[in-house]
Amino acid sequence: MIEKRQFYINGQWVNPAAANDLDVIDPATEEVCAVISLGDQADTDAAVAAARAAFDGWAETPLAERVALLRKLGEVYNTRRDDMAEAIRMEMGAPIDLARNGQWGSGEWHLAGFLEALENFEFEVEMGADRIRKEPIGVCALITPWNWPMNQVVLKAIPAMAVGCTMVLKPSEIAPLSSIVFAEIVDEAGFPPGVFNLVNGDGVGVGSQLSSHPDVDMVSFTGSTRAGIAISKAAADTLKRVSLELGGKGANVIFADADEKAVKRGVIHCMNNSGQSCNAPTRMMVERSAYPKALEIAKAAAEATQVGPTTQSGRHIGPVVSEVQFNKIQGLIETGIKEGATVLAGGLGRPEGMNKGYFVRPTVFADVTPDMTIYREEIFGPVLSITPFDTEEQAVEMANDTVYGLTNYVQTQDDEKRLRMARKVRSGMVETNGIGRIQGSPFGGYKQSGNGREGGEWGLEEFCETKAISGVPMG
Ligand SMILES: NC(=O)c1ccc[n+]([C@@H]2O[C@H](COP(=O)([O-])OP(=O)(O)OC[C@H]3O[C@@H](n4cnc5c(N)ncnc54)[C@H](O)[C@@H]3O)[C@@H](O)[C@H]2O)c1
Repeated sequence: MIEKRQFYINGQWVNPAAANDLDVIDPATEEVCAVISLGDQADTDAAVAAARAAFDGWAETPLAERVALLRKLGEVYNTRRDDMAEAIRMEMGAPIDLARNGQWGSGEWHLAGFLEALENFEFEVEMGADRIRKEPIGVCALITPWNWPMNQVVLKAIPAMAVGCTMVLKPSEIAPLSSIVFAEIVDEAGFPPGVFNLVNGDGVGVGSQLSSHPDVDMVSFTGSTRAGIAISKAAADTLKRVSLELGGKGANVIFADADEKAVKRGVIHCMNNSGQSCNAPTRMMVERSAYPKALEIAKAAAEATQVGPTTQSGRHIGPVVSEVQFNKIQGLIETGIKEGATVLAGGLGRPEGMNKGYFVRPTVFADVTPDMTIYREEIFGPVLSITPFDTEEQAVEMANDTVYGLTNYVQTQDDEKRLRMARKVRSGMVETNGIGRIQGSPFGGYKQSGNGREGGEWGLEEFCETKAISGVPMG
């Protein structure tokens, strides 16, 4: 069993101030795969103090030197692919190929996007006789979730390092192992002590200590809307910058003239990562004339979705992350049935032949109406709702009928209609016809999906303050 009780503070692996062990559970086996420590106030204070002490030096380090260290970090990241994938597989239940490709790969992809954005990022520009500067915000607390663990860490730590911030990372206590590997990578790359610090802990402990810490200038948070609200309140007394990436309940609007793969693609996308993605297209809306055919395709696609062990190679989905999530998802499936939705595929209980591990049956509900719980709540499991619509106006209204606004999806071969829809839906991202956003494109939400933008140039901006200087023109 892996024992990783230490924290990474000021360039050293150090013991926690007080013993407070937490077991990390492999969701595919329900067995303990590692033990970590939960930090306390003394650990949080030590990490924040190290980040504070390192700030001036790092902020003044020439950009070329910071970039050289980021490139080195990228090289080391590539050499640690197997360890990182194995950590992610164990801690959150991604099947090994997903862990090696999508999960590990998202880190590589975003790092490359930031390096490219840095080439054109203007830290100082002229505005008439003024000089406008982008400066690092200061000491940042990075609080991350378990579902795309390395994706989230890289989206925060890399831009923070790039612009000259120093930081304390507190990853999800459910999936801390990949962040420990990340800290080893930072260490090997040779960053100055204190630039990057890692303290493990839970939300009520290290999470809230960081959010309310007087010496933290910014909190960059990804996770649930519930925790985002708690963090905003905790940060309010010291008026920290708070950047939030929260939950979602994406609509996938499929018109009758959509390409023939649209429905199947939507089901596969929803089930990906066992449905544990904030931008999952979980509310499929289908134009009524295409509805009966869409139900047939969706049922077949869900039934074709294989569920299997995380150690096995292949494109199957793994378990959901924990017993708590498993029970929550089962409860929501039960509510869907009670509230009168039609179960097209899947349903309650584990997939046939599985009696251990938090595996959920890929489930599709048809005839879901906007008053049903499963239409409104983020389920965070492999569960799709399908609802018919009659007009474009109704589709817009239904897509926007949610507290969330992260990603919406539109499928139609009519270019004008696609753009019209994309403009009217209230979300930070709109993906159309199955085309993913490009590298460096901003990721973030409207409404209760948050207020931050991550990735590329926008992600760099998040970690900057803007300073206007008069009387010293740029020559
Ligand atoms: N918008 C995005 O970019 C994005 C990306 C991935 C996940 N998510 C969302 O994350 C959620 C799933 O992740 P989760 O279950 O790990 O979320 P969570 O909110 O329970 O936990 C996320 C992190 O916040 C910490 N935390 C919890 N309560 C806290 C508090 N009161 N103060 C400070 N920190 C606290 C946790 O320890 C963890 O590190 C889903 O809602 C999902 O939609 C959003």
